[in-house]
Amino acid sequence: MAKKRTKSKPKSKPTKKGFSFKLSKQNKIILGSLLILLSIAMFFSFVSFYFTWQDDQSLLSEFANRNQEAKNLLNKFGASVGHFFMYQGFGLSSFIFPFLVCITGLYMFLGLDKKGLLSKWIWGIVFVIWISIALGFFAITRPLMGGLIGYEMNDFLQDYTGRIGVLLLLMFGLMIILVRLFKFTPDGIVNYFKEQRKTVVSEFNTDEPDEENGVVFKKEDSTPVILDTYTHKENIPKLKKEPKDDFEIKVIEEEVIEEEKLEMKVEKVTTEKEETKNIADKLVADYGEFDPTLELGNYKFPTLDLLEQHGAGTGITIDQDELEENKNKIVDTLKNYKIGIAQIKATIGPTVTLYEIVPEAGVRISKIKNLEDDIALSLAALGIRIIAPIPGKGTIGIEVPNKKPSTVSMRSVIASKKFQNSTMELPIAFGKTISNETFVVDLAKMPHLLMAGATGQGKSVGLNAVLTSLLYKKHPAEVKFILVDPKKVELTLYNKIERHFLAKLPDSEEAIITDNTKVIHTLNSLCIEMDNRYELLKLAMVRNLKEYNTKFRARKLNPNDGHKFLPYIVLVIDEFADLIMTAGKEVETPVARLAQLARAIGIHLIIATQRPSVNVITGLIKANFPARIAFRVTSKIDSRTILDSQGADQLIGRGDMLFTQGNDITRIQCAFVDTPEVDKITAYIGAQRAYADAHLLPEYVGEDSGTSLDNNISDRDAMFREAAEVIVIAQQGSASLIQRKLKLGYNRAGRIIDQLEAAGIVGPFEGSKARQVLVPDMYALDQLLNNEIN
Ligand SMILES: Nc1ncnc2c1ncn2[C@@H]1O[C@H](COP(=O)(O)OP(=O)(O)OP(=O)(O)O)[C@@H](O)[C@H]1O
Repeated sequence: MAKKRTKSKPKSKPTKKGFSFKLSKQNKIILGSLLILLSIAMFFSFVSFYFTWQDDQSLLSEFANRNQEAKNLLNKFGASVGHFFMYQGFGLSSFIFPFLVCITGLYMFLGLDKKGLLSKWIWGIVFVIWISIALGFFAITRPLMGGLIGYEMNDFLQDYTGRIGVLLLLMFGLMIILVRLFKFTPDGIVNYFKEQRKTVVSEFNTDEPDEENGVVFKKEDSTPVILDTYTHKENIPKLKKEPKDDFEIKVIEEEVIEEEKLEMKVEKVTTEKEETKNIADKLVADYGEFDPTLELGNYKFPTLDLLEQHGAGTGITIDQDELEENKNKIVDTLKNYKIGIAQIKATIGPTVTLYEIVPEAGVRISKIKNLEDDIALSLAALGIRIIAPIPGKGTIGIEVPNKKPSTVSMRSVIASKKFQNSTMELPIAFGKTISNETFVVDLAKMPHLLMAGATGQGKSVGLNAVLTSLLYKKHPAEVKFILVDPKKVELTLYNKIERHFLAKLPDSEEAIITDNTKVIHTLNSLCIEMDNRYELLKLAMVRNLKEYNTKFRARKLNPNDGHKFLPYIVLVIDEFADLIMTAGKEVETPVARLAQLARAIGIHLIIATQRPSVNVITGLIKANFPARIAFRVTSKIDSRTILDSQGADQLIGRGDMLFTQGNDITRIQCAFVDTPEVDKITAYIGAQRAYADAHLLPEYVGEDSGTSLDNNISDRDAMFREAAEVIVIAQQGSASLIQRKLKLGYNRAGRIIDQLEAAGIVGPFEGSKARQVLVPDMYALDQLLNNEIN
């Protein structure tokens, strides 16, 4: 079952898709030890290079020659590394590199927090450069000290600043290092010396402490200081009354002053490391993020060459004369009605050309809009649409169909950068807009889509474009389709990808639904799935499917608590009108419920209909389908029913469509994907390794099926006999036994138990106890069932 599939395999490899910078613990140990050993190799190479470089220099060009042997301890590797770092690089200061590599290795090996590592590298490289320049400066005669870089940098700097300048620059560099790295300040130095002096003084004075008072006296010329901090006379220490000659009590005061100035060393606060990390983090560290695509890890997305060019590879071609002619006709027609044009501009689309006009000042827009039919007449063309004004542009648009429309191939929109680079959850490339831009929208954001159009205007092609877009962008683990096709011929091609991309009811043979009662069951089952998903989201404390799946990927949700990766479910219903006619409310209610609630849990509906009349697209459904597509319809009323505005009646057909997702209406030429192409794509996917079964939806038992004590043999479940045998063999009348043994859903097992009761095989319901089995053995069962038939 699907549940099992998504639950299992935590032990499999870390994520495969994309490169993750998070190394597992084992890999860190391996990489860490490699770096430590590399640092040792570098160290010995460098030491050895210092003594052998002259001998080995001639060998460097003979690295590949196996007969040549270098004197370096690490042979030619050591000679090359040494030459690279010490001779051509930074000279003696290169020794810092093995040190840095070693530290990095240790960090990895011990799994330490990498926070401080970057600053160690930065300071290490600063030191390397500084030392290399300094050695280059002082040891001019020994080039190996500062390396080529030290030498060249010196040379370069001296050309501009002279030797003294370089010396000053070096001192400045040193200063930076002292101040930034060692926190050197003048105060710090003064305090340091004071501290030194204090320790020396106290060491010196400890020889003669005053036994009685514990203070040290010091001979000095200055006036004595009397410290009186005592209020009661009897408490006044003797010391004060009998000062010893001209000794003064100095030390106390001095100590007070010193205490004021004493610098306090603040111990670095070390935050205790958490012993056990969050379990989720640990799981992610060990196994990587959960990858839902792993089960079909080798799945290959369909390739572009499965799609045809449809002669559209050449791009749009339009006759310059046609453009000029149309322009003149528009200008003339408007002139006839005394409308002057200030400016006119043409944008050539695949099927229509948009003429944007800026009327002269003082012309009323409604006047132009009313001339729609007149302009159409003068241009002698169908499908003229006037957009007055074009939203956000301040111009008036007149769309005129091209004499030779060019087909927008699905291939061209799938191959477009916009689609390929899209990061949308469910990207759909519908086609091209009037300005020839690929039009890509996110179905997850729509969140449901209503499609209408008269017969033969491109609805089925539009549905195929939607499905193809998703097949080109999504892995089978990420999205599942439920296809309802009352015409029985439009979507059958998708049968081939049943075990990859389709979802179905547990007891149904065919994944593509052509039968109306099954549609009702499926819709209700989807409602159960929706409720289940909401329950899971509630448990996971997230608001939508995306957050839920992100949390699941990060292994923060335990599969043992029923959590699983939830794929998007796209329900496609072709010929919705037909369904509503035959099933009415039974279909409308679950569809409306899904449309209202399913957006957050990743169930999206695409409904297509020929007849967009109000009894098919009821107010309840319409209100929940903000995204709508209208292909050419036959009347203005139909256009208003779909789009809430006219325009769809003026389209030219063959995939010419209007799309709205709220207020703006965009004219698009739908991408064309032919049946053989869909056939090729589904065959390509279908030939690959698949899941064991289609994605199973929750079981739904219709109210009409299985009355509780119905002993009608013909109405019995197909698994009735198997279930009876299981019960008789086990002599235990429980629904859960049937469920387990026959792998049925709870509802179906319950129904079978009721039928077994009606047939007299099990006793009545006895609360928490299992039902009594009334048939003692298989022989008796056979007899009972045979008698029934006879
Ligand atoms: N985007 C398109 N580009 C070019 N031609 C198209 C396009 N869409 C449809 N056509 C043409 O229109 C014909 C009918 O299209 P389609 O089968 O999609 O219509 P339909 O609306 O589904 O009709 P019905 O409702 O009867 O099934 C296609 O065979 C094709 O020749």
